[in-house]
Amino acid sequence: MEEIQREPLIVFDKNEEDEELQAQIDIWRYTFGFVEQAVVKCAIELGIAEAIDSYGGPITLSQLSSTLKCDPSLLNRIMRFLIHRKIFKAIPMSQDQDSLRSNLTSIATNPTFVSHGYAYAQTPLSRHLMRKGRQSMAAMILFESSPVMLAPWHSLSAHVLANENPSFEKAHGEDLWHFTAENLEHNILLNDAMACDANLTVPAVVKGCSEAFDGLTSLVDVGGGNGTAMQTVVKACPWIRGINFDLPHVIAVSPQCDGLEHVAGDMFESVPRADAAFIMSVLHDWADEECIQILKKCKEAIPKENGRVIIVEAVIEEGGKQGSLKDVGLVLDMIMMAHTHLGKERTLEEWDYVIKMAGFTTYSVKRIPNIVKSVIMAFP
Ligand SMILES: C[S@@+](CC[C@H](N)C(=O)[O-])C[C@H]1O[C@@H](n2cnc3c(N)ncnc32)[C@H](O)[C@@H]1O
Ligand SMILES: COc1ccc(-c2cc(=O)c3c(O)c(O)c(O)cc3o2)cc1
Repeated sequence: MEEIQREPLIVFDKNEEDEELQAQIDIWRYTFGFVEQAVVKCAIELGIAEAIDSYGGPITLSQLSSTLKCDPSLLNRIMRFLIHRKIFKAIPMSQDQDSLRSNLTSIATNPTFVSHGYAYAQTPLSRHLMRKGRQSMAAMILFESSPVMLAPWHSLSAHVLANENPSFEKAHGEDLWHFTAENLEHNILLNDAMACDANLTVPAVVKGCSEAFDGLTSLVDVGGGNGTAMQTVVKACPWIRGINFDLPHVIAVSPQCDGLEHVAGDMFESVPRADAAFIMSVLHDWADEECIQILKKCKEAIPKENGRVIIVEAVIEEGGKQGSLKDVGLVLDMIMMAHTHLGKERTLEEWDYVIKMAGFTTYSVKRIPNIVKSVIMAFP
């Protein structure tokens, strides 16, 4: 009888066996990673967090589905997933509440409506999904999960292979900034997204590096977006006159704010003069050459004596301790690869290069607790 050729069994030792089992679990994250962002986007679009917040306490499936005017059985599965991911929580209902519900649900007859014995409630994490409020990350999530911003990811390998057309241009025919200038809806989506990060980052910077703002009577935010960052600064430091400087299409949709002047222009041409320049999440969008150009324009805008450029960006620590903030920094670096032309998150050595090439004599670096960005102060 012909002997059956069997695949040689892969024989692991105990540690390798444990690693292999973990790998078989971990690979799911990379197979279906997009699902959690899509379901969270759905929760934001449905307004689940707002509905629970407005209800004022734990809300049952039938109450939530009628508030949202959506299918209770599908909503039940969405909430089951989000509760499992600890984005919302399930609160056991008291017996009398539960018996009342089981009477109600017996009318519905559908087994899906059988009383679950619990109601849904917010968590600190779900509050970040609400569209309003300083904690909101909703606009950033809707921006990053938008078809416009997802498309470039599909040509990332081609970009890496050829290092030619960056992914965003390959997907949309022009760079992010020109595309945004011609698409009002996307322009507002981008500015609102960046305001989420500014609301998270700037209060921490003002608190964690207050010396950066000492002695200033005026401060220009270069590439300041819709002015959210400068609004926070001038409210925290009322002695400072804030100038929010960005491209014309961005300034056109920027709200007025006391103590803040909006100025439209091109940072590669000139930057409005002020005692100091503030530049957050801009330099990482650009290659070294453009970075140096921008920093030189910032340097021209500030006094030689006591002037400073306050750079707020991630400083990538290669090696060192792993941590969630390092993960965010590396994720941002991938975002720069997909969304910009040669933009990147920089290590301290890479920051040293661009700052010195721009002609600054000295600089300081200060990590800010609990946020991914550091404050680099460059002195002419
Ligand atoms: C990633 S956003 C950062 C916005 C803001 N600094 C923040 O942290 O929320 C980059 C900003 O740079 C602006 N920008 C791009 N090119 C510019 C230019 N040539 N002159 C002025 N601003 C520019 C964009 O319009 C956008 O607002
Ligand atoms: C929750 O913590 C964070 C969320 C978002 C970001 C963030 C910072 C950026 O500077 C940034 C950016 O410049 C960009 O072009 C983008 O598409 C996303 C983005 O996200 C940081 C921390």
